[in-house]
Amino acid sequence: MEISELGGTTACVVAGRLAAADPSLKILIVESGQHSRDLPCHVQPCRFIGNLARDSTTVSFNVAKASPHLNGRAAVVPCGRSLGGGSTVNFMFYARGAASDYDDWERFSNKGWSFNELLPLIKKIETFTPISDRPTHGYSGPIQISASRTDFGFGDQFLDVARTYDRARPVVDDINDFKTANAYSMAYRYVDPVTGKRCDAASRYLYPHSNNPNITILVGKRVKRVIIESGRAIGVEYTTDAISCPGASGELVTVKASKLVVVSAGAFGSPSILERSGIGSPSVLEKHDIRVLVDLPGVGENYQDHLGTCPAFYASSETETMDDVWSDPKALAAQLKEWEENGTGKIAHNAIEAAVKVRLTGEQLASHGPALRSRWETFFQHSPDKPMGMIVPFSGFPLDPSCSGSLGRKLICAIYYIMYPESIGSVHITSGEDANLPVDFDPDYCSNPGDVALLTLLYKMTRELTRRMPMYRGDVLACHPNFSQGSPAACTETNGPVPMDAPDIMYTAADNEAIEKFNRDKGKSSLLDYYSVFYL
Ligand SMILES: Cc1cc2nc3c(=O)[nH]c(=O)nc-3n(C[C@H](O)[C@H](O)[C@H](O)COP(=O)(O)OP(=O)(O)OC[C@H]3O[C@@H](n4cnc5c(N)ncnc54)[C@H](O)[C@@H]3O)c2cc1C
Repeated sequence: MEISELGGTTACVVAGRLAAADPSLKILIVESGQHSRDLPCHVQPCRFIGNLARDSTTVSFNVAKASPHLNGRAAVVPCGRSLGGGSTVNFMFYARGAASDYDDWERFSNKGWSFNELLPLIKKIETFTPISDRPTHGYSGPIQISASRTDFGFGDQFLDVARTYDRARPVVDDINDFKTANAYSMAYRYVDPVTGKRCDAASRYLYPHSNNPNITILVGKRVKRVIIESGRAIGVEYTTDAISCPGASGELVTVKASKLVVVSAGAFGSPSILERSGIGSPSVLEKHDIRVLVDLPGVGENYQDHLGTCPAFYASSETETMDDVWSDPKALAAQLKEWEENGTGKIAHNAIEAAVKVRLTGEQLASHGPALRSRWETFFQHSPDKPMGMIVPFSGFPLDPSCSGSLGRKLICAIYYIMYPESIGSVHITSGEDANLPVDFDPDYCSNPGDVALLTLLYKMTRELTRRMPMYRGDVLACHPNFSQGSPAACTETNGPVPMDAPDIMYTAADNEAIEKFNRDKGKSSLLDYYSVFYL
């Protein structure tokens, strides 16, 4: 082989582009999951949630250390495990970074990684169909970005509330132009507008080259380490993946690469492979009897994630939601013909129709404590393109579809999350030999008071927005903080929304504590905590 790589989102882009540039290059892809091509669980957008079911083998569930900051709970963080990685299982919500994120990379010694230098490459990835002629979007790339074609009126209701209720933030047509950080918009997604299929990196970059005899794809194989000789990566050692190939022999195989080894195994895989290869902090490597080839203490450090939570709400009985296709195989089957023939219907939908990027107002900052203000002053104030949080409403309650059935009610929900957490964790190996062992993972979620205060504020904002939507019929008690009965914040069921000009809920100190507890108890529950029954 000339080039050997792993098979996630980024790796498929790199491999596909290399193969297109020079079809004579011999490229080997080594992926721990299985093929994703044409499988309903990957190509049918509505099934994104099924990949997170308890017995799923298309994701890896990374279980963290139990943490006092999460009231003794161990967070579980999924990541993709199939050819195409996260792009084959994610929620397909089109979300781009801020221009200053890339400039930050360059500031930290990564020459050539500034926003202006990367923009042409970012544009090259996409065909952005919702709006034409925008300077920061691409219009001829392999990944199709589309607006929702199955309009439940859900996004419109959310945006109507925003226009009337939230005077601090405008409704715009695009919050993904790299500079808008405090505005509402319709949501766009990684779904082909014609076929209604997920646009993932494997189907758009790699599978089109699958008749190229120079590309070899190994699935169900887990890379143990990169082989380094005289300071040069010359190949990899791999074994079988214990989850996607249960019972396989597990023998170790070596493959050599004459030109290049690309390690692109995601937030959990890449640091683990580097450490097993002798690249990392001596204190970690020595613990596992690995000879230090490169002393690089940052490997596996600085783990950051969008910590968030998802309260649920009752919706009026006539509301169209995704819960039926998520929980009832007959409802799903009834939608199949429309999706196959027209690429439309609930199967083509990811339940997300609108979103808001949030930077706090002066009043919000003042009312939520010094830790949040200090984070603002040191991090956000001078980067106006960085949102502090995001609220993404879902037409349905994906975390527990069985819940809607058992309650006999229509549900909606909204995920709110922190965009740049100050709580920063780590991922390290637990063995130098066994590549299938779980990682030593501490996300450090909620260790920082500023993050906790921001989550509290996002909860309140989410609730104010949702309870003004015409379809709102109350709060699902089990999926909200446990406010005391007499509190004005107590969760209720209602016959309709509150008036648009209703005063905001006043939260007492005890209510704020309940919200904090809710976020620590439920934050990044990684859905596993919720699952009971699941069909998809
Ligand atoms: C459930 C979920 C929902 C998400 N929703 C969204 C969303 O709506 N919008 C959005 O923009 N982003 C979303 N994301 C995030 C996004 O999908 C990821 O950031 C992105 O896919 C990461 O790409 P990557 O190339 O870094 O890694 P990955 O795509 O994770 O690729 C890593 C690959 O390496 C493989 N691998 C790891 N270790 C080894 C090993 N030792 N040997 C062989 N193979 C190995 C894995 O199996 C995987 O296929 C979501 C992610 C998840 C998990």
